[in-house]
Amino acid sequence: MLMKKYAIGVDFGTESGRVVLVDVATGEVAGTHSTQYKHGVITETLPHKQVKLKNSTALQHPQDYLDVLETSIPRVLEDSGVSKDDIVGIGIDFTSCTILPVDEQFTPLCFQEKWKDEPHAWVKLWKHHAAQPEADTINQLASESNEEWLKRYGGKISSEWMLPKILEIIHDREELYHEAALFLEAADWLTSLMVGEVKRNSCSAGYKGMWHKQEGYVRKEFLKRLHPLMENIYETKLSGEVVPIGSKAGELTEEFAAKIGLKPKTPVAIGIIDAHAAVPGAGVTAPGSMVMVMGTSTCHMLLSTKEEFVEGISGVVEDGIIPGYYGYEAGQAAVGDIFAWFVKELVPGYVEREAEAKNLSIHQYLEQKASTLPPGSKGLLALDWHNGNRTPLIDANLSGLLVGLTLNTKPEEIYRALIESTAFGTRLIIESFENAGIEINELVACGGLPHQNEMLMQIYADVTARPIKIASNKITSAIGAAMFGAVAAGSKLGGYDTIEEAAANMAKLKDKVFYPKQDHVEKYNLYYEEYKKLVNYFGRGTNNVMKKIKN
Ligand SMILES: Nc1ncnc2c1ncn2[C@@H]1O[C@H](COP(=O)(O)OP(=O)(O)O)[C@@H](O)[C@H]1O
Ligand SMILES: O=C(CO)[C@H](O)[C@H](O)COP(=O)(O)O
Repeated sequence: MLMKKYAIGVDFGTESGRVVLVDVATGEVAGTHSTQYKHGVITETLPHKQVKLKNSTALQHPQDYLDVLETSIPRVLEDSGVSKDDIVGIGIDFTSCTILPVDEQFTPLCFQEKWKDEPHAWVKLWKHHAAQPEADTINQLASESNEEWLKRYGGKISSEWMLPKILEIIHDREELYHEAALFLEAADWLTSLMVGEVKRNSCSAGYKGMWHKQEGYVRKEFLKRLHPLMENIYETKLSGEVVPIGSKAGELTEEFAAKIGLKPKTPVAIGIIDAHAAVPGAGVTAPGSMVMVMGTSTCHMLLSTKEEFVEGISGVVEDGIIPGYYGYEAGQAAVGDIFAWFVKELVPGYVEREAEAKNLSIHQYLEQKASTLPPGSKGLLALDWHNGNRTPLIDANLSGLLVGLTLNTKPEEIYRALIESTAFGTRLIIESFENAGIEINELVACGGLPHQNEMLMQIYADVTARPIKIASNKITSAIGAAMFGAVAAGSKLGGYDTIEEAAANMAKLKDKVFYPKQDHVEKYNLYYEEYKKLVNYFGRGTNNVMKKIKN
C-alpha cells in the first residue's frame, strides 16, 4: 500500500500563527494547531521595559514567530500521528510588509543586549503606520519626477511598505540603520533561518519592496534623493536573491529541523504574503477568477497575462502570486469591521434581547431579518468608507455615509444597506479592472466572512452579477502555503511539479455556488449608478466634507 504523504503550511497572521497538515494527494486536512503570539501587537511600551512608543507604532516580538514553529509543528504531528518521514515539504505565508533588522547571522537586533531597548530594532508589523510622513515624502518625490513604478502601485505607495519603514529608521535612529546587516520581511527571515541563506520572496519584494522582475528595484538617483544613505540600499541592506513564488528556497538545516521536529533536508518553499497564498488555496491558478479574501477587510486578488495600470490598486507584480502571471492586488480597507462597528455601537437593546431570546448572535439575527428586505434596503444607500477607501481612491481620510434615513428606519435595514455598500465597493474595484481591459468572469470567496453570512454572499452575487464560489475551509492561506510546500518537494519526492497541479488536487470548494438573481441584478444596477454618484461627489470631487477631522 502506498503511504500517504503530507505537506505543512504555516500561516503567520496578526495575532497568531497556524500550522496545517495537508494530505498531498487529496487536500484533506489531517491536523491544525495554532499558537497565539505571547506578546501580540506591541503598541504602547516594549515588553521588557517601559519604553514609550510613538503614535501609530505596531511592533512584534520575533521570538513569537519561532514559538509558532517550535510549538505547533510538533503538536500537529503528535496529534495526527503523522510521521515526520511522511512530510514532503513545508511552506509559509506571512502578513506583509512586516520587517525586521538582523545581523549577519540573521539574529534580530532586538535580541541583542545593545539594542533591546530601541523600538526600531523590533519587528515592524504590517500595520505599523508611524512611517506616514516618510510615505508622503516618497509619494511626493515620485510623482514630481514621474517615476514609472508608481503606476504599478495605483499611483501611491503605503506607509506600511518597506521603503517608508526603513526611511523612518534612518530619520529616527541612524545608528541602528548602520548596524543592521539586512532588513528582511519576516517571511524571508524565517525562510533564511530554515535554509541557512538569504532568500527573498518575489511576492513581498514586488508588492511591498518596489521590485520589478524586468526593471529590478527603484532607480538609485531616486533613492539618493530620498536619503543619501539609501542610494545603494538594494545592494547592501536589502540584498539577497529574489526567488519567484512556487520555487524551492532550500532544505531544512540540521539545526532548524531539530528545533521544529522535522527531518533535516525537508524541502522549504519560498515564502508568500498571506492574502496571496489564499489564491491557489482557493483553487485559482489562472486568469478570469477574482479571489476575495473576506474578513475584517477584503483583499481582491486577480491573475492576468497582461501588465496594466489599474486605478488605485495595491500593486501588480509579475510572478507575484502564481508563476507565469501578473498578479494584481486591490482592496477594501473595512468590510466585516463595518458590520462589527454597527453591531457593537449602534444596535439598540431591544434587538440584542430579541437575538438572545432566539439564541442567535446579533449578526445572525440581523441577517435573518434583513434577508426578507428588498434590494436597496427601503431607500437606504451607504458609502463603505468607514476606514477610508483603499481601491480605487487610495484615500485613508475618507469616511462613511448613509443616506435615506427616516423615522421608520430599522436596524436590519441599515445592516443590509451597509452590506450592500461593501458589495458596491467590490463592484467598483471590478469595474476598475475591466476599464483597464482585465476580465473577471467569476468570484471565489474565502476568509471567515463567506462562512458566516449567506445573505451577504447572495447580495455580492446580485450586485456584481457574477457567480460566487466559496472555499470550503476558512484557513485558505495556510492550505495555499502547504501547496507551495508540496511544490518545493516536486513530484519525485511525493509532491507536485507545479502549483497548478497542487491546487487542482489539494484545493477544496463548497458545493454551494451563489448565482445572481436576475431581478435583483437589475435593481442593483440602478442603485449602483446612484452609489457611483456619491463616490464621484464625495471621493473624487474637491470638497472635503467627508474627510475625517484629524486631531
Ligand atoms: N454573521 C456575520 N455577518 C457579517 N459579518 C460578520 C458575521 N460574523 C462576524 N462578522 C464579521 O467578520 C469579521 C471577522 O472575519 P474573519 O475572517 O473571521 O476575521 P479576520 O479578518 O480577522 O481573519 C468581523 O469583522 C465581524 O464583524
Ligand atoms: O497587506 C496585506 C496583504 O497584502 C494584509 O492585509 C496584511 O498582510 C494583514 O493581513 P491579515 O489581517 O489578513 O492577517
